[in-house]
Amino acid sequence: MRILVSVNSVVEAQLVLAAGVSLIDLKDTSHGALSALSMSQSVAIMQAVNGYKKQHAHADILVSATVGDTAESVAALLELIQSRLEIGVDIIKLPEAIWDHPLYATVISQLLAAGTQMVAVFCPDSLLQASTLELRLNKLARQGYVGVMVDTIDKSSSVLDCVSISHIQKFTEIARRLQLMVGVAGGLRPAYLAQLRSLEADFLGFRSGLCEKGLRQSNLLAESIVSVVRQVSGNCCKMSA
Ligand SMILES: O=C[C@H](O)COP(=O)(O)O
Repeated sequence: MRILVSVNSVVEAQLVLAAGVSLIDLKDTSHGALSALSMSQSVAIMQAVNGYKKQHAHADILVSATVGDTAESVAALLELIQSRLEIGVDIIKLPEAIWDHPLYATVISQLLAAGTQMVAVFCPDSLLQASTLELRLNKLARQGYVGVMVDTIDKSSSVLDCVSISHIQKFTEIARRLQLMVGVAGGLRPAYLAQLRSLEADFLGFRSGLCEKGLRQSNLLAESIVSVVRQVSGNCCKMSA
């Protein structure tokens, strides 16, 4: 299982790399849930990641990026995605407001057909729609998404406050059956790890739970990151760099 940590600067990227985090998520953590990080910061972080990879030849590091909670237009979305792919980002994470919106269906299909690795992010509420969840996951698998994940939009609560662990379990089970890589995020705390392990997710995503005072706009705490990484062992990811 991988640990994903959302970072917004080179200093944060270096901190999580040193701690052994293998999924670096480029994100503007100052607002929204899946805000896009500026290109200047993204480029600088990619340089830091590439430098780290050169020094650690066997390091299995992947980089994901968010492109916003919504998009202004099809052209704007395409530009946001392509610019990140061009600097070497491995995986693009799309919010439900984008991947489930008919306006973006064609451009997303084209990107998937071209081999772009994309993860569809589900709102916790969508996991409660038992009658449609499997159909939706099926469709995403057929479309060629590399994975799916659940994450909160309202960052004041944890995903575990929004849905029961059995709903998340159902989500991870169906996704795994469909050979989709699956992740869980949203206000996760290190103390939740024991409970989350049973989900057999491919990755667990963290930000606020690893920050000072649990605030995602605050600094990441090195000791919390190291502790989480140490508790999680092995790699089981279907994504490729
Ligand atoms: O993708 C992971 C998220 O950045 C997690 O953020 P959060 O722990 O603040 O909800």
